[in-house]
Amino acid sequence: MKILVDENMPYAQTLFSRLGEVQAVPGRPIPQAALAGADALMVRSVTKVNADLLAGTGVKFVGTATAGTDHVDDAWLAAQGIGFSAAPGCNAIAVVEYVFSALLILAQRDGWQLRDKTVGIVGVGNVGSRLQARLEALGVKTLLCDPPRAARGDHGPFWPLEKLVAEADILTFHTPLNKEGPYRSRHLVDAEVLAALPDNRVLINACRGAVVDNAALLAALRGGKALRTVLDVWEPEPDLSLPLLQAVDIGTAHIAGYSLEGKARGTTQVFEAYSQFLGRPQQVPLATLLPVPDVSEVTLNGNLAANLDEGTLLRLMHLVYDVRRDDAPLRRVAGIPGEFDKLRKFYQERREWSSLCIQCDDEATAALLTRLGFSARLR
Ligand SMILES: NC(=O)c1ccc[n+]([C@@H]2O[C@H](COP(=O)([O-])OP(=O)(O)OC[C@H]3O[C@@H](n4cnc5c(N)ncnc54)[C@H](O)[C@@H]3O)[C@@H](O)[C@H]2O)c1
Ligand SMILES: O=C(O)[C@H](O)[C@H](O)COP(=O)(O)O
Repeated sequence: MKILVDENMPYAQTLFSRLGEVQAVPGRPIPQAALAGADALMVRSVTKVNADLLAGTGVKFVGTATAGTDHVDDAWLAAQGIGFSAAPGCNAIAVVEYVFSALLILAQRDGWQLRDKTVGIVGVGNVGSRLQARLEALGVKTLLCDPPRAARGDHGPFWPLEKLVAEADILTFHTPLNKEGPYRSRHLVDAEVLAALPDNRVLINACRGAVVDNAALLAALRGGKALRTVLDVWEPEPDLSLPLLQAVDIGTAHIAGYSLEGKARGTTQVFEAYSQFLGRPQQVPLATLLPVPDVSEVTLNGNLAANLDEGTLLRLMHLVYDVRRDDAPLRRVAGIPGEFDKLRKFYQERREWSSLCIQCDDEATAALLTRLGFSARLR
């Protein structure tokens, strides 16, 4: 059995070789010749999976080690009887930690406290709900917008986007890219929404580039719109607009979800799905794959639970991940053909906050840090 895997999928060789012969290939584009004789294909978001790629091949299963699935024509796969699995939630924690880092950097730069702000979360799924939980732990007010969940009667409250645009200081987008349908999210942020946004707000897009109309955003920023902007995703990728990159406050190469844990979960989720598909179910505990982090333990002195200072939180967070390490390289190489994908391929190892164990003096501080996503213990 021949299994093709994207070369940017850590641990794929180790795991999938338990099931068959593994060949690692580039994902953008997949070399067509490699598909000859392949039984299964494991991709990332850069590969368009559709009839053009797979018609006439023997591929019987496709896995994508990603949360988003807009690159996959799942209706066509289903019509062909080809098995399919994504990796929902695999990298949600990484995206949340990216958003926290960006927000606390902007707060420090502009002299405000996150605790004094209202954060509007658009799309309250795996990423959005984890973001809400951590913001809540810190005492930050949130407003949620998720029409599909509202229609299902899920516990909210959920509000229309217009309310978030009018009232939230920070607007952060975590929807799938729906190109059509009742919950269309393509250009959810368009010229009209941008015009309606009051001054001095923060806009974050860490879901899919086209959720924000990039041309309209550039026009607004060029027109003097007072808006802090954080973009991890672009319309289009990899050929993002260089003027837009220059105009945003933080810009990164679609790496918000790129923690080692997030990527490893993506691989294990599709591995488990494929082994299930073959009738040979296997589970892979994440801890058996991950290396020891560079920094694994620090001590925090004193009782900080009552009012965890945001400067202290920033320092703790940035012992693990600081989004500026990804902003600077993109600005250096954007516009050079191939470099956007190279930044992603040779991504410096990044861990999640849970990899840092914080020793605390008291239980309340340890409990708060645990709610925020760190590992914490009493010393
Ligand atoms: N930048 C990155 O590295 C990165 C990493 C992970 C995920 N993503 C993207 O972020 C998206 C969200 O990730 P997730 O894991 O939370 O997905 P998810 O499917 O768990 O959650 C998405 C939520 O958005 C809601 N939604 C759908 N259409 C909407 C609309 N028009 N308006 C408001 N809400 C809407 C859904 O009901 C759902 O609750 C993914 O689909 C993916 O495209 C990007
Ligand atoms: O949808 C996702 O899971 C993310 O956008 C993911 O981080 C994209 O990474 P890629 O598959 O492009 O390497």
